[in-house]
Amino acid sequence: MINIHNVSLSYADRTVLRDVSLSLTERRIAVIGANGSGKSSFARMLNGLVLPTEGEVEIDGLNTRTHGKDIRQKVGFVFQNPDNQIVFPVVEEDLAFGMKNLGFSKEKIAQKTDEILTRYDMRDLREHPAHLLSGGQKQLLAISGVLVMEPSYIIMDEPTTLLDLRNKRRVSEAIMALEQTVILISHDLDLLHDFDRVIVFDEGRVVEDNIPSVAVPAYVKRMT
Ligand SMILES: Nc1ncnc2c1ncn2[C@@H]1O[C@H](COP(=O)(O)OP(=O)(O)OP(=O)(O)O)[C@@H](O)[C@H]1O
Repeated sequence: MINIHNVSLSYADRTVLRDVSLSLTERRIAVIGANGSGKSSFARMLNGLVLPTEGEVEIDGLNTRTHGKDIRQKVGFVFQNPDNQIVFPVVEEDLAFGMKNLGFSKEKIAQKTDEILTRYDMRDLREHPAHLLSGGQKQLLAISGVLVMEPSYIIMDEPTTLLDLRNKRRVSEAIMALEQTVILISHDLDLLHDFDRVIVFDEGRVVEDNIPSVAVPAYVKRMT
């Protein structure tokens, strides 16, 4: 479970999150809000990339201030632009990197690589140069690189923004099929129909927190 207790976040003189308290227990949670409302900062706090100025964030009882390393293994992060996440030139090398860091055996790395590439229909691309993949394939590789590390939670910060309709659908299906808890930051309201919970941020505060059929129309009304 992710627990956020009275969290505020400021960068220099700018306050970005204001007294946010949430308990995140659902499997599919979306975070939406206007540009600059604090969504990405919130997402980065959930795996300890950013520490709150005030308050505490706990993942399964571990505080992000004191257990950053454990938490980054528990909480995977998928960025908007997969080019920022794919670091090795060849698909299988990129997948192996994180697993090697975690000390997985050669056999386990080979097995997990095979499994994940099969899942996303990319087995033929195992030895393919990563930079030559399509945008959709790159995003699936970035998601794969996170999944092979066996996280319990996956945070995704606008993972479909750069994708065409077909790849958006592919990534959306991939998200819905994940067994892990997913926290998705998105401007793409079409992705959220089957989510369990939608949290709306406005100027660093939670202003709606409900099922999609209630929270999304309330957000649209706010924005128009
Ligand atoms: N590292 C930083 N240093 C200073 N200010 C920052 C930093 N990161 C974000 N901000 C500021 O914090 C505010 C919230 O940004 P954030 O990226 O969290 O919002 P967002 O809701 O994700 O926006 P968007 O929808 O545009 O991605 C913005 O005003 C931004 O300029």
